[in-house]
Amino acid sequence: MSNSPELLAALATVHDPELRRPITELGMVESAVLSQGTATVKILLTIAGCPMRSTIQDEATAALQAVAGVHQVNVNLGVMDPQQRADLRESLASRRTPFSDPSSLTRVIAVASGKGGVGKSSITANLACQLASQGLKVGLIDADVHGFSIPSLMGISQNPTRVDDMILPPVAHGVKVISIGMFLDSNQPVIWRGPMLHRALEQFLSDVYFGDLDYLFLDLPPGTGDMAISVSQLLPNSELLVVTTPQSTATEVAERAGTIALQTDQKVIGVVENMSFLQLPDGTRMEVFGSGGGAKLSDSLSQQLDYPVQLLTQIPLEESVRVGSDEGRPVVLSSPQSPAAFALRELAGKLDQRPRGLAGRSLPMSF
Ligand SMILES: Nc1ncnc2c1ncn2[C@@H]1O[C@H](COP(=O)(O)OP(=O)(O)OP(=O)(O)O)[C@@H](O)[C@H]1O
Repeated sequence: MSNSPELLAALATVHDPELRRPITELGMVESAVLSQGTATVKILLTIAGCPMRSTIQDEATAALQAVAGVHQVNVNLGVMDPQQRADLRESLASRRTPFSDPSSLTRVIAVASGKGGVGKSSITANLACQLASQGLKVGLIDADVHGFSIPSLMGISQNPTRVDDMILPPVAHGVKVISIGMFLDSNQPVIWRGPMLHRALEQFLSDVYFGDLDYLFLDLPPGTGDMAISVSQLLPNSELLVVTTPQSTATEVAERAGTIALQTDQKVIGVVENMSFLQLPDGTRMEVFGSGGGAKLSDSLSQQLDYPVQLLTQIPLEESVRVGSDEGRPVVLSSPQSPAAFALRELAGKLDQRPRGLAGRSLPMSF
């Protein structure tokens, strides 16, 4: 019996949660037959232990039940054979985004800080979630090898799925996330040396299927270490966002993280001051970590880099930020009315003001 166009149209609305493309386009629908009101469908999963099998099955069942004339639905699951997987990989390979290519339309933003604990990972996770909630396609690489807190901030416990040599990143809150922590046994200490870091990042950029992205965020380790250099080499288009607290000690080290851009030829898009103040119930602001660090950093980076590096926002110290992090649901999603969420949305808006595309980019010329 031949496949039913009505059933195929319904299945085209079902997306593979990891590849985020219709299952019909991915060659996952082996058959879709309608006979006397019964829809019998066979869907091929990419791998046998696909963690998303029940999601795919449930969504396919729901889509088929909505087709006129369908009274009963049978969704059977199978697994792709090596040839089918190779075909899938090939069709996806043509869609892998070469982020380092000067013609890439993906904005790559590396979030840096001088010292740890200033909220760099929380800000990165919130920016990614906010832009994804606006319908943009967003990826996030946790390159903070010593901290890798992004999976828990994003509420991810699932490991990436491997389809042969391709790695499918877990998706959380609409963001495709990959972390070095996902490839290590928990609690096992790792001493990362420069070349290992470089290779790990290189592998993320080549083997992880991100698809087309509007934004790729990188959560850098604090300081001016090897990872920052690798990012600038492997992603020469990447821009830096520097996070500090108002405290002068944080600002001094953040300045070094920012001026690394002089050597790497990256653009610093701005400064974010986090934990700027605590709003007390009577409306007054308590400056727990002092004041002025963000403005001072913005001034000194502007001077040293010789272009304006603005203080883009000041984010208050707020319990909701910590609670959102602990619950794996960043504050822009878990407590969108809070002042911190407001400041983070404002920051995302400022970043997204700049047009994506080739305007202003230097393209390699050959004469
Ligand atoms: N504005 C804020 N208000 C309250 N808590 C915050 C705020 N920003 C961050 N935090 C909390 O501070 C802690 C450190 O934040 P985070 O892990 O984002 O810092 P980091 O700079 O990425 O640190 P590291 O580089 O060491 O991983 C977390 O518990 C986080 O929930």
